[in-house]
Amino acid sequence: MKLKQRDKAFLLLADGSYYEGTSIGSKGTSGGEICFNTGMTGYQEVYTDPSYFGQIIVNTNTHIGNYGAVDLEQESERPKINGLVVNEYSEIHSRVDGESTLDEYLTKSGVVGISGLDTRKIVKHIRSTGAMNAIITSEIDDLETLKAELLKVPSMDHLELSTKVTTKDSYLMNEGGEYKVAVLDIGCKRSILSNLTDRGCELKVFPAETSFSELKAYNPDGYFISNGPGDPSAMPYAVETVKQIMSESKPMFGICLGHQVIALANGIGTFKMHHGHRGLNHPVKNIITGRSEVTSQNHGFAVIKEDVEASETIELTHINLNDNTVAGIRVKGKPFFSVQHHPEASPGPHDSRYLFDDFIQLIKKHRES
Ligand SMILES: NC(=O)CC[C@H](N)C(=O)O
Repeated sequence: MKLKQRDKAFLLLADGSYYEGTSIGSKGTSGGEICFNTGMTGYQEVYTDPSYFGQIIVNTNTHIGNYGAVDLEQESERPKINGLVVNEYSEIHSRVDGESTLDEYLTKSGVVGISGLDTRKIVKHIRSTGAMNAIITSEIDDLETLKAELLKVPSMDHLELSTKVTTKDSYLMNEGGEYKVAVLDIGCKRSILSNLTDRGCELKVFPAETSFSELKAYNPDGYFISNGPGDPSAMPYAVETVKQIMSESKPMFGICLGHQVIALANGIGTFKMHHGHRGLNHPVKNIITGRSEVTSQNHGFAVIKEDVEASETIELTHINLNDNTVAGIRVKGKPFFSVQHHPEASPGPHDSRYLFDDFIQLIKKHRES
């Protein structure tokens, strides 16, 4: 087998650090916030998770591409990342149902990538310096021109991105299911929806800017506020919708961005983390049950813990055991709860999937009341 001769590519970080490697995926120039994911598996699910929209991903797993690409493993209709940085792109993939190489898949999807970099060094750098923008190019070899391009990349701070990835029109899933759930799609992953349909829910998935009255007109048994990209403080429209949802007492569950929006709707602030949590082995403690869970995470913002502690209406339910950040909350006396981590995982461990069951239980209880 003849291996592909690859062109040069460059990665420039906003603090001036500069790396040379080889081009993978699409040719071109692409910028975004650089962040790293420590998961050993599931690269395709990560690249297609809408929460990563506008970001450049560094995979810490050293071999990427070795099991190819399969359309069924997408978390949305195509990759959402703005760029990819890997240590060693695997030219050969080995898997019975692999449909294409990762390189072909990225090229077809217009994702610009770079391979052959010391990703351990880059990750250590981001960990000490903090989140920042970066740019990858296979076409600009003049540093000054590349720096000028990098300056055009928007900062993730105060950036609203949900409206760029949400569904255009509302749609039904699992019609005739036992429980009706209205999903506010602010960047939803497919596996979250399938965890709900697997538990007997009929879903109506609505665009991010849908008003409460339109959600209510579906007459759901409960509401779900999805994960998604961008800064939660830049989406007052979703915060307003959640406030109105809370005027009813139907169960509501939120994941990640949805959790942050629910917090904001309850007067709790959010902040940009130093470099975020992205991986498949983040330990979380459920402080209600006392049990710990190993979780999948992907977030660069978080809820302010002091605000939760000072709140009269919000109760802390989960904490992150690595850094004590807020991992879950609920509204006292109401069937509203949310988590910062990803119970659907995909990829990742399934320890937290009970949260979907808890949501169904709340729906059942509310129906009986
Ligand atoms: N996975 C998510 O929903 C991410 C939420 C938000 N965009 C963050 O980075 O914190």
